[in-house]
Amino acid sequence: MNRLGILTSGGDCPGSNAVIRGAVLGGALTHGVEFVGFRDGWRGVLEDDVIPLPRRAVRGISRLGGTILGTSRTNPLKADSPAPVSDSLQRNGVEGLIAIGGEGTLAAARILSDAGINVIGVPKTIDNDLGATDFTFGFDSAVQTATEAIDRLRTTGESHHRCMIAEVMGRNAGWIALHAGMAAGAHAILIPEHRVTMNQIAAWVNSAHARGRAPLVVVAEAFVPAGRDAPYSPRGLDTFGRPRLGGIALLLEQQLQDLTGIETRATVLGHIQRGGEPTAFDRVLATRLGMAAVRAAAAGEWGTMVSLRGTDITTVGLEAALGTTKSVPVSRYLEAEELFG
Ligand SMILES: Nc1ncnc2c1ncn2[C@@H]1O[C@H](COP(=O)(O)OP(=O)(O)O)[C@@H](O)[C@H]1O
Ligand SMILES: O=P(O)(O)OC[C@H]1O[C@](O)(COP(=O)(O)O)[C@@H](O)[C@@H]1O
Ligand SMILES: [Mg+2]
Repeated sequence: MNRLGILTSGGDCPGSNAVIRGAVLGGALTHGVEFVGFRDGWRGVLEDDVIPLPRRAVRGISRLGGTILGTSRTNPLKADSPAPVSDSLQRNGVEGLIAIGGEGTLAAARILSDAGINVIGVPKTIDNDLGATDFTFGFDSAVQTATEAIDRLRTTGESHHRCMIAEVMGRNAGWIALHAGMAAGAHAILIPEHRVTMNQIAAWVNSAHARGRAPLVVVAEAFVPAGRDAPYSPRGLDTFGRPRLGGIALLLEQQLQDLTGIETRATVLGHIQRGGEPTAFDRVLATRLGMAAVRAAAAGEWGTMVSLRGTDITTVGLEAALGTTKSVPVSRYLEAEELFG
């Protein structure tokens, strides 16, 4: 094997560049493999937008946020056939592809793999909602950024004796909310995996307020308050046709203020959580995943995803990665809930 391709797809994620560097250096130093990069995810594959990735192209990139290759939510199977992808790989002399992405990207990778295309997946998402890996890189960075932002909301909230609501990301998963909320000492954490009534949230807020604290509520964008039937999504669809989430905190702001009589302010952190430098933890995890991906390719373990299990990096079948999204277990929520109010 001489030449591999690599791409980043789906929402960008701190640590993606460290994966690219790990793969390119591992390829150059250990496996005698050179890399090309496809720009903007599957779009680059479909449109032959390819750049060479010699060792010097990845110098010093581990600490950089975003992805040097760009990303998109282009569907590689929009022609309902794997042929455009396999033709592109052949034209570009690429013998296998490392696809860095979340459940969407890996679902596409699996279909392509089943069609005989050589693909290895690398799990990527700030949401940490992928099964078959203990953590995804990017999650720790997003939690760190969210925690720093929530700490700031707390000092302004305390100064004004207000209730502050911080909305964090997580497409149908409450991991960022759970971890950032716990790290920041939130008085209530609201996640999509767990139904809570407005009266219960108001009770937590009132209880913190009664102790002289500025109540702090952390809510995941996909949280569904009891009484609603779907996540709040007022902003249309994304490029893959899925509802764009975000803004539930603004609904809660009004409702909580009405219920408690406490002046309330909501902040939607949004893409701030996805930007900026990866934490050291994410750089190490991402570098190891990149090195493991090229090792798996060299061993011909196509159709697999590299994964973190405990402290070890291993490979699992793509189908295992896609079985279920990794939700916050009830026990983790109940553990956090003991400290609410
Ligand atoms: N079920 C699917 N089958 C095939 N391709 C998919 C599927 N879901 C998503 N994709 C493709 O992968 C792209 C990235 O997926 P997305 O879910 O946005 O990000 P991520 O891979 O980070 O979860 C999507 O825009 C789409 O083109
Ligand atoms: O980039 P967009 O379209 O605003 O996407 C927002 C979504 O992407 C995420 O940031 C990351 O999700 P993916 O890793 O699945 O791309 C979600 O938390 C959020 O719901
Ligand atoms: Mg995802």
